[in-house]
Amino acid sequence: MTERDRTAALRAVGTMSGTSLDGVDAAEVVTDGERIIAFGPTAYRPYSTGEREVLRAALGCWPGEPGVDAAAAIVERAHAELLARFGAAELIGFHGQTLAHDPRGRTGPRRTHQAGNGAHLARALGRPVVWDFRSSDVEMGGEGAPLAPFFHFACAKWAGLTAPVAFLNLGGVGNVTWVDPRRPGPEAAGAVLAFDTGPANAPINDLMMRRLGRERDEDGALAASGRIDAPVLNRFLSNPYFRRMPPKSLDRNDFHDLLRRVEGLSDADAAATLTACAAASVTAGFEHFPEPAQAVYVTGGGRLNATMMGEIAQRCALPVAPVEDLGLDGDMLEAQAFAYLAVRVTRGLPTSGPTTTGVPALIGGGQISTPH
Ligand SMILES: Nc1ncnc2c1ncn2[C@@H]1O[C@H](COP(=O)(O)OP(=O)(O)OP(=O)(O)O)[C@@H](O)[C@H]1O
Ligand SMILES: CC(=O)N[C@H]1[C@@H]2OC[C@@H](O2)[C@@H](O)[C@@H]1O[C@H](C)C(=O)O
Repeated sequence: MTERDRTAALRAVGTMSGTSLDGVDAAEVVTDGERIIAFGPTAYRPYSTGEREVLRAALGCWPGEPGVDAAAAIVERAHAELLARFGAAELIGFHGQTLAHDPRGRTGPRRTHQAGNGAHLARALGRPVVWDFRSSDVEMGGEGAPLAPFFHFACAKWAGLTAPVAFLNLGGVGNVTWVDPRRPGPEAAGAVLAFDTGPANAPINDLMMRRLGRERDEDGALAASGRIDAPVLNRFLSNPYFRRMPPKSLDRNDFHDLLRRVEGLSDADAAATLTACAAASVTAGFEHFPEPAQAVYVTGGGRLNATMMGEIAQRCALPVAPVEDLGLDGDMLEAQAFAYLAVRVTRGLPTSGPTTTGVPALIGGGQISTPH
């Protein structure tokens, strides 16, 4: 670390409680809000079965609705326990748990809802907390998601890349960032283009739970043993979402009718078909890239699903590899993103813009809560 790095840098810990509802990730990043200077320790705190049930029951709910306070209390408790292990971090970037997301106002006002109050955490942990990262973007007319893209740009620089690549996150929902690391910064014209690709693991997990009482299709083994139902896949791909120009974002349950469409199929064929839907929606998204990516680096749990990874590679004819190939941590990239974004917020730097969330101008989201 140079002297300049030492004075400009902050040690921040970021957290992510993702749409899969499996638990909370936390990861430290040392950064000045522009460059990644170092990655620090990481930790994970799973939700118990009982906690997960409370969170699941609150999915789709807005503040003030039944079940939301109980969900928020669980989110805050889990984060407080986990973050207590990060005594060296000077700043916390707290994403919270998305319960509902409707940036286009299809069900009422345009809004997004991440459970958990950062002011409570700041008091509990005695450190400043940046939180509520998405609301101001939505208020300004943006999608409020995805927010990791500016961090993906910093990752490409950190890895020394010199040509456009894609970072693909395969969580409950999929999202992709096309990055041109030849640009000076993430906010520069032509540096990033990002959007949600479609449902990724969420429908597969729901199928596994409903039919077999299992959390997921381990390594994509069940899907590998089944046959893809072409009519279901083609009908899914005819959804106008895939042709819509980015930016665009999704709620976890936006494609909930997909599960109904595979009802008549065997377990293996249903898993194969849902996996193909996830892969095909990803590669349909690549059509929107401003110029071809040289490679696709995959983060999130879906990178461990060999069937999904194989189908994406087959459909796009690009090298598709886990982000570990760049020296990054695919389990923690989103948590690291919120550490990085928290520092950007404290430095007054933008966290989203027209090519990431579609917000009309670059904006810095997030509230800062101090302990006192
Ligand atoms: N070994 C594996 N085989 C198959 N699928 C896996 C494996 N490990 C994880 N997954 C899938 O990845 C999911 C978790 O991914 P991840 O933690 O990236 O999601 P998330 O952060 O909750 O979601 P999002 O990014 O949408 O908020 C699991 O629910 C499961 O579906
Ligand atoms: C509203 C919301 O929480 N969206 C999540 C979700 O999970 C994946 C995808 O949908 C992405 O849009 C986003 O998370 C990542 C971290 C993001 O904002 O970049």
